[in-house]
Amino acid sequence: MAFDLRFTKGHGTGNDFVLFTDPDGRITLTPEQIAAVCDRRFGVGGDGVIRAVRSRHLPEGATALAEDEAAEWFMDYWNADGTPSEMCGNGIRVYARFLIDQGLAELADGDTMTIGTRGGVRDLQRNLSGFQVDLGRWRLDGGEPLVRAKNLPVARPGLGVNVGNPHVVVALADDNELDAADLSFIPLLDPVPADGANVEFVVPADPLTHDGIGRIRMRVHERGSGETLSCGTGAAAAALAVRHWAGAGAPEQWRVEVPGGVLGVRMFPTEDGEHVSLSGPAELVFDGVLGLD
Ligand SMILES: N[C@@H](CCC[C@H](N)C(=O)O)C(=O)O
Repeated sequence: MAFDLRFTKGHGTGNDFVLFTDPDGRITLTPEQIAAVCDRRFGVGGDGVIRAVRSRHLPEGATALAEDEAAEWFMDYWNADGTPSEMCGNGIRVYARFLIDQGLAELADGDTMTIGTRGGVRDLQRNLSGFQVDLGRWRLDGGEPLVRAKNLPVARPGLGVNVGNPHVVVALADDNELDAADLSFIPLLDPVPADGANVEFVVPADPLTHDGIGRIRMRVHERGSGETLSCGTGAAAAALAVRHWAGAGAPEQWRVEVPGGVLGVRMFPTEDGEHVSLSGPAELVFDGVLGLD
């Protein structure tokens, strides 16, 4: 049945999303409809779609995803090809801004907003760059797949890092190599991780730190969306991987430069293990209505 979708277009460091509200959980977009919405020529265009649904209106069995009663809202995130993802670090900041803009949530300075995601419940605060989100506990995936990308002369070892969703981080020799990589093709991973992966290509700065803050340049090929201008969870995975490679004495705070801007990453101890947080801007660009079949 054809219907009109009222949406808002937003982005975080150029990673762009089509957001819409569905408070009572009445709208189910098919993967084909999501791909049509994200099409940059025939649709609105975006790296993903975010549906704002109240956690209590998730289908039965999915409520565990928002088990914390404070998570009134759930971020239902879909990649541009219509596949779901557990988490989106840029998307969740834009989502918080969208909820506030729609009058569906409030967030005063110093307060915390809790949001449900497929990767678990996440806390956000406002900060100077926009919003900061605690991505929770991270882990090395144990995999070190070889990574090949077009225009990179040899295969490189990657490091599997999970920050709610799966990533493989690859270090390149210098900025020239980073600029030359053709990420319009899907990087080849050997072995292929069971759930696929977002692949981050990084060049740590030399010297690595400035004023105690680690610095990295990064480009990314996202699972389900292709090359994007930024990936928030990818920036966190990149900082965790570079810290891992750098060894003892490496910083806990990082500045990650992506084609769409700059993101901040910080690692910090908590009672349930080390967490990683992500900071960056969240922008809403325009509203519209799209007819969908
Ligand atoms: N761009 C996002 C990540 C979006 C999901 C990703 N493509 C996946 O499939 O895991 C971010 O900012 O983290």
